[in-house]
Amino acid sequence: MILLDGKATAAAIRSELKDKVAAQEARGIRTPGLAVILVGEDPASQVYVRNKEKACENVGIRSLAYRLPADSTQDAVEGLIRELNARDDVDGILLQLPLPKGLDSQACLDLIAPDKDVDGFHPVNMGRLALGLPGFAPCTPAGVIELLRRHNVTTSGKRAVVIGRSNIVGKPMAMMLWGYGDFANATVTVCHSRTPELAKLCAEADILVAAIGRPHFVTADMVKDGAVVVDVGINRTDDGLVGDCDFAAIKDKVSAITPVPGGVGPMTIAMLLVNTVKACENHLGLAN
Ligand SMILES: Nc1nc2c(c(=O)[nH]1)N[C@@H](CN(C=O)c1ccc(C(=O)N[C@@H](CCC(=O)O)C(=O)O)cc1)CN2
Repeated sequence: MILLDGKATAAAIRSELKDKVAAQEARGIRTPGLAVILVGEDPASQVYVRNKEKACENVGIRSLAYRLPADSTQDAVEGLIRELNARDDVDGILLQLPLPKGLDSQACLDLIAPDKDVDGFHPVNMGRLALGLPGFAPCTPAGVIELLRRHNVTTSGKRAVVIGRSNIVGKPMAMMLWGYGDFANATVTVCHSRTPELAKLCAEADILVAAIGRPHFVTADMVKDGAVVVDVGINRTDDGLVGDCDFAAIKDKVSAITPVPGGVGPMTIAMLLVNTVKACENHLGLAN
């Protein structure tokens, strides 16, 4: 069984980006800038934003954090996004989700300039992904693809099942498994809460991606022998942080599996850095 180690893979990606940013800086090229907006005090979001700031610092990306109070108005958040859209030193803008109740996330995301949308959540980037055009892909599914690619897991001709149809993970994940650059070409089924015979469908998957947000939802009987299992879930339980898959019960029957923690989570942040460096290259006309 191969452990798809997201922590180590993300560290390798950060190291590559650090060298790239340093080489560009040595040539007098300005460093990439990422603006991170956090509204409110959600404890998990605070951790993720801190980790994003640390990761930026590690690779030489300038991070500008904007921490707004939970009672911020829609106008205040939208005003900040407009301001950041107009700044030449800001290559990427990230709005940490979820927003506090009462704020319209989609309206805010729709305002982020698509060329600065390093989270890949803007409808233009989602549309580009669907059409196979260049753009920014959402970081979590892009991280899954990169993790598979770097562990030589092939998807072409394979049967893939994605559990979950969220805009940030399930939907883009399915699109990327269908076709993403020179990768993918899987035959994809997307399952959700109203899918009949979900367990049976999962048990037919060569590649199973769980992004449903329910602790240990995927049990051993739902996994085919030799399957590749990717666990996107991050669930805080009394037993600590657990994924959507029952790792202990599954690990001996799979060919590869991601752990939680240390699997897809770190890859999400690594791909955010990749997208930010790419946004900067696009803005400076350096893209190849
Ligand atoms: N604007 C965004 N908001 C959210 C995103 C996103 O991609 N963009 N995704 C999630 C949260 N998220 C990043 O923001 C994220 C979640 C988890 C991890 C991670 O590294 N997890 C660790 C465990 C860390 C812990 O103790 O919680 C792991 O899995 O090893 C990184 C990023 C929702 N919001």
